Amino acid sequence: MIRVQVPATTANVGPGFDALGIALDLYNVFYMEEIDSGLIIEGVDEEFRNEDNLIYQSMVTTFEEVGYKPKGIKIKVESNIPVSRGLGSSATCIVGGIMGANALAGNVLDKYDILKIATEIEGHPDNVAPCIFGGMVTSIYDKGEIHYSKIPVKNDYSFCPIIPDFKLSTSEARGVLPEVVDYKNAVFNVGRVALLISSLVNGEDELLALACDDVLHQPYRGGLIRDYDNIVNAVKEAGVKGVFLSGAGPTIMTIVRENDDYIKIMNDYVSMLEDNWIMKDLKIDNEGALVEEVV
Ligand SMILES: Nc1ncnc2c1ncn2[C@@H]1O[C@H](COP(=O)(O)OP(=O)(O)OP(=O)(O)O)[C@@H](O)[C@H]1O
Ligand SMILES: N[C@@H](CCO)C(=O)O
Repeated sequence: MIRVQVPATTANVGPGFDALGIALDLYNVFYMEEIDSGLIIEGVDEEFRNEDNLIYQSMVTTFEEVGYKPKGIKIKVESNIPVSRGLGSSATCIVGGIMGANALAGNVLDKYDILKIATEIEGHPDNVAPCIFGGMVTSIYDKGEIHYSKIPVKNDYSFCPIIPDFKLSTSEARGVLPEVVDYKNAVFNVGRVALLISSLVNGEDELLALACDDVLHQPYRGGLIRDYDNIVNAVKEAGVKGVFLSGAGPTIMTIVRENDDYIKIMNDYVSMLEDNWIMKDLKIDNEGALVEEVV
């Protein structure tokens, strides 16, 4: 049996729309094995227990790519990453499915092949790249190839997501974005994304608040999330280093240094809101997805 452990990811990181992502130490775990016939999926809600399941579909794509025909497949899911909250749950399914299928087929693909298939399924590389390689990764998709670079972030930050109990699908959150970007807005983001990378590498905390600002997606998506502005203002007042919408939302991500006061203040604050917001305290995962054979 193959076991794949795949990290959550926070994409965009403010101004790095579709280009930046960070792997975090919260994991989905998938067990996959070849069986005599059919498809068995365990550990997921009824709606995901069928052939459309994203893990299974990613396995099918991979088997076709490498020319392997399994008799049947069993998948067991241990899910810790909330679905459609902006923490890369779909990327875990895609990367987990590809890596599991690759292992069952005899490890034909290397990590770049896996990244390429995963990007083609997801449509953008910003979640799947850190999910595969760990750490903070910048990536672009150009003429059918992906170019990526791992960014050596000073690793003493906590990333504390504030997560509501409602879903916001990536497709809905992409649907509210404009088709054309104003020149001065493009310039606004270019400067900030460069500053953000540099300040995370150098540990320049005082630059992070400004560097996390964005005008390409957050202002449009914020309107889909009740209390978005209230929470952003509250975390800034509480003294976080940076705040941004995690992936397509609705989770709001905060960058913190060891600061228990902040976590307590914010836990008290969000517990008064509707939508059952909760906070987690996560660190960067530097390993990325891990695959192993287990008995
Ligand atoms: N545990 C799971 N089991 C089965 N399918 C899942 C699971 N987690 C995620 N998915 C699939 O991923 C989809 C959610 O993808 P979506 O892109 O909307 O959200 P996300 O990946 O959590 O957020 P983001 O891309 O903004 O980080 C679900 O509709 C489902 O198809
Ligand atoms: N870059 C993607 C991440 C979510 O999948 C978006 O913001 O739509």
